[in-house]
Amino acid sequence: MNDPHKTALAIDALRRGWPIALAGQDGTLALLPIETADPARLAAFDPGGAASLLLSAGRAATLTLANQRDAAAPDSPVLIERAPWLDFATATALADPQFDLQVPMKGPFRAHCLVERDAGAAALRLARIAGMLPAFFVLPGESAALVLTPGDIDAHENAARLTIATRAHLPVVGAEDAEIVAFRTPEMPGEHIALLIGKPDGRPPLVRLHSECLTGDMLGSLKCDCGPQLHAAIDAVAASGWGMILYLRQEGRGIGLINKLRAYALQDQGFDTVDANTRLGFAVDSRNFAVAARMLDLLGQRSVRLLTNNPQKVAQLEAAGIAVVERVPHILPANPHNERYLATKRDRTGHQF
Ligand SMILES: Nc1nc2c(ncn2[C@@H]2O[C@H](COP(=O)(O)OP(=O)(O)OP(=O)(O)O)[C@@H](O)[C@H]2O)c(=O)[nH]1
Ligand SMILES: [Zn+2]
Repeated sequence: MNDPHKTALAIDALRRGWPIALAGQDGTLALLPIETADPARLAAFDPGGAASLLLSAGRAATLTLANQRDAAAPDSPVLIERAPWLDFATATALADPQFDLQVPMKGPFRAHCLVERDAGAAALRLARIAGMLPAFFVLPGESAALVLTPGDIDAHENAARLTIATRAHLPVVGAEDAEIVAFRTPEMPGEHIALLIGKPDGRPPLVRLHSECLTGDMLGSLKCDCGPQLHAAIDAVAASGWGMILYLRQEGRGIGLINKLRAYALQDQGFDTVDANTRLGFAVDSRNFAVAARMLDLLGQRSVRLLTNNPQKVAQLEAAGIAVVERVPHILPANPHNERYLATKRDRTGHQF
C-alpha cells in the first residue's frame, strides 16, 4: 500500500537533516541529506566512513566526471565513491554550486555503478520536492527510522487527492466580479488557487496556467516575465468574457524558491536559465500540469482555450484528458533584464514567440 503521509514525514526529516531510507525495486538506500546535515550527524550515520555520495548527473557533469555526461537526464542519479579525504565540507562543496568559484575541486572523483537506481532516482526527486539540493550521503540498507518507497512519493504527488477547500468572491484590479477557489491535498503545504472571471457563455473558457514566481509576482522582478504575464492574463480573460487563472504552486518550474534563487546566483555568473538548472542537478522543467487538469475537472471544465506560449502546457493538459481547442499566445514586451531569458525560452525550451 502506497502511503503519501510517509512522504510528508520524509520531507520534514530531510529539511531537519535527519536520515531516511528509500526502498526501490532494485534495493534499499539509507540517505543523509548533505544540505541540512552536519559533521556530527554524518559521524552518527556513517561511523565507519563508508558512505558514498549520491548526486545528480547534471551536477556530476559540472564536476567533470567525464563518464557522467548524460545531458538528456540531468536529474538522474550518480554514485560517487567516498575517498578518505572526502570530508563533510568537501561533500558540501560538491553538492552546492555556490562554492564552485571558491573551492578548488580536489578530485579525482570516481563514479560507481549505482545498483539501487530506482531508490537513488526517487531520493533525488524527493530532494527536489522538499526544495533542497539533490545530494546525499548514502549507504546500502535500511539504517534509518523512516523507510519509504518511490510509490509513496507518487501517491504524495497524485493530483487526484486535490479537493476544493473553499470559494469566495474576490474583486481584483481588472476583474471586480472575480471569484477565488482554493484547492488543497492533505499533504502539500502550498494551496493552488483558481481565479474565476466573468460568466460562462457556452464557449470553452479562456484559461491561464500561471506557475508561482514569488520574485516576479510579488516583488516586480524584471528578470522574468511572470508579473506582467499574470496581470495581462487577468485583463485578457476579462476581455474575453469568461475564463480563469489557475495559480499553481510550482515555484521555479518545480524546484522551489531557494533552488530557483540558487539558479539565479548561477545566472549572475553568466549561465542561462537552462544551464543553471542543469548545473544544480535538476531537469530544465520539473512541472507536472496534471494538477491543473484536476483543478479544471473539479471546476467542471473539460475543454479550454489556453493562454500560453508553452507547447508543453498544451500537451500535458491534453494527456490528462482536457481538450485544448485553441492556444492563445501570451507575449509581453521584453525589458533589458529579461531579454536573454526570453530568448533562451524561445531558443532552448520550445516556447513559441
Ligand atoms: N528554475 C527557474 N525557474 C524560473 C526561472 N525564471 C522563472 N522561473 C519560473 O518559471 C515559471 C514560469 O515559467 P516560464 O517558463 O517563464 O513560462 P511558462 O509558464 O512555461 O510559459 P508561458 O505559459 O508561455 O508563460 C515560474 O514558476 C517561475 O518561478 C529561472 O531562471 N529558473
Ligand atoms: Zn518569474
